[in-house]
Amino acid sequence: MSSKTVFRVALRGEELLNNPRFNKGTAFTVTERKAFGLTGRLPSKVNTLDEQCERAYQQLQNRDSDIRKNSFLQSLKNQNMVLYYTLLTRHLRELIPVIYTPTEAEAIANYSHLFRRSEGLYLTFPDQDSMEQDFLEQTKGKDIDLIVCSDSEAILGIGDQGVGGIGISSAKSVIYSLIGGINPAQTLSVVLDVGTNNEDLLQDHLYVGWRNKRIRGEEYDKFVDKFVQLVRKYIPQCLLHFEDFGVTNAQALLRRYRGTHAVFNDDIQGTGAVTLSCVMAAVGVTKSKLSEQRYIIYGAGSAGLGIARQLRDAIVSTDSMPKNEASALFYLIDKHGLIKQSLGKANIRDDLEEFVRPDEEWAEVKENGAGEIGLLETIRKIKPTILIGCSTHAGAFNEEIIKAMADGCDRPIILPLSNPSKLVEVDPKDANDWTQGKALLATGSPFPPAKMPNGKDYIIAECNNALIYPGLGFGAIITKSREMTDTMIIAGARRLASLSPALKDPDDALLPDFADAPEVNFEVAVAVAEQAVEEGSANVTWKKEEAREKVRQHIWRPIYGEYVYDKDGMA
Ligand SMILES: NC(=O)C1=CN([C@@H]2O[C@H](COP(=O)(O)OP(=O)(O)OC[C@H]3O[C@@H](n4cnc5c(N)ncnc54)[C@H](O)[C@@H]3O)[C@@H](O)[C@H]2O)C=CC1
Ligand SMILES: CC(=O)C(=O)O
Ligand SMILES: [Mg+2]
Repeated sequence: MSSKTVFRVALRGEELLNNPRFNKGTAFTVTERKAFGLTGRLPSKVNTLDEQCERAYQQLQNRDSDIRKNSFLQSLKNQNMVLYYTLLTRHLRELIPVIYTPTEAEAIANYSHLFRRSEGLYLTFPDQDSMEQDFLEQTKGKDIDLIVCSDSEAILGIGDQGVGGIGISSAKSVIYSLIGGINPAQTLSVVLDVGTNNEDLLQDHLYVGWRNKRIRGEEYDKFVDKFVQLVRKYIPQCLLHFEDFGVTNAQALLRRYRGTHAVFNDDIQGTGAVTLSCVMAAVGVTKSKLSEQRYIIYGAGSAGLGIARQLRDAIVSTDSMPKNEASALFYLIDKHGLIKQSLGKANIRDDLEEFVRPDEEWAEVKENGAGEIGLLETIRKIKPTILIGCSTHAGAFNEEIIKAMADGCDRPIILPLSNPSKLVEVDPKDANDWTQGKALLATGSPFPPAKMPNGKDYIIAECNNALIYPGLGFGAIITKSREMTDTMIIAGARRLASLSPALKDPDDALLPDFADAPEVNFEVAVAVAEQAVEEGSANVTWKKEEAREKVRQHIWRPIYGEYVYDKDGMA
């Protein structure tokens, strides 16, 4: 869209001012004000977008806490979409933490108390008879490219948040538009309200969701299936993004639908991809190969297993190592300690099977009172080169753990990825200090730089799936791929790794800065599109060489168009 783009718009007066997609507020021109019945509804001054942005930024600064800034931005989004995205684009680095992790976690946890206005599509279990109608109300006549949905069971690291999970669907959609360039008018955020097991919410008389225990089993599967089949029937070309489901459902839904629709689980695949990029950059610094590492993954849920599989698959394809040998490089630790045979079926999910350690390997190692092998014992025995945290266990990587990592190798790669910031397994500043600057670090939420022993700043890369999923999604959407294949994801991860600042300067950040996320995701989208065309996943007639131009042409940017009144125009 350029500033000269002309839109034929059917809305007038209040209706136009109340529609965030078309509202320009004081930026409506004199001609538009006359044509749309706005002259008496606005103060006389016509502002530029720059002036509106300056004013909005000042108003934002007057909010004295991040959660109040989050609420302000939420209101702005509901008033004027172009202004909202322009403001975010101009202050990207500063405002991403306000609209995403960590602040969005607080907004979601307080959803019912902060509630002012609905957003997106609420599909509630007892209302399932009207699901088709409810779905069509919000999708009919719209050219939806992307649906982000959550059932809110595992929101960031803060667990079950019931209907408040609409906040993560919305935040992830915003990131798609802001960083990935997907037109926000072509996205839909959905919450599947199947109840909640969060007692605080169930006891809260202001809770706005369905006050019922979480539905499980067949009833749950049927409800979700009804939704997925509506997506397949009415919007077969759209990408369906699953966010923050509980681990069992997350894995099962991905397995069930990935062969028949372009579905994507961000916590499994997005996190796997960004972590692969980060680890590729880190082993570039240590001048070693992926297959030469020993990996501990602390927290074997959606993210942990997604990361293990993604790294393992990359080892197989990059270093030509057989799959079973590559799997054997991984040591997964969960609530019951190291995942080894003797934990038994009751404590090991089926999907972890390929990473279960044999008991004999640990015969000499001292177990704790509960018969478990802990993180410290595992580190001491295997001397890992890489430690990844996705456990929600704040502070789990204490000084003893970090020092044990540094005892076992020269440059330990330590990635405490749990969100929000307060749940991080170790503050990166501490990990840096305890290893005298030797650790190569990245976190899931933003952290300030640490000081190297030579006094220089060490930038803590943000290893968050938001650095890659917008590009992965855009690449799949633009190629109309009916499946998001593993090879498309790996192509995106490789491209991201190739942009690592640490490749040029080993003391620099492992991943690009979030301020550069739009350019980075453009590259990721191009790589994914090229791969989709090359491997035949794409449903387009253009060639791989055209991918860059196609992505460029389709990127949405927040710019006001010129409006002409037309009673049959857009509404
Ligand atoms: N940086 C990023 O891009 C991402 C970060 N995450 C973060 O990772 C964390 C986990 O997310 P999910 O995998 O979606 O949740 P999940 O609930 O699927 O997995 C968490 C796992 O950690 C285990 N765990 C809990 N306490 C533990 C302890 N004391 N010791 C060892 N294991 C323990 C749980 O049993 C579970 O298996 C969250 O904080 C989330 O915000 C998740 C996705 C992306
Ligand atoms: C980043 C993300 O997806 C999470 O923390 O769940
Ligand atoms: Mg998530």
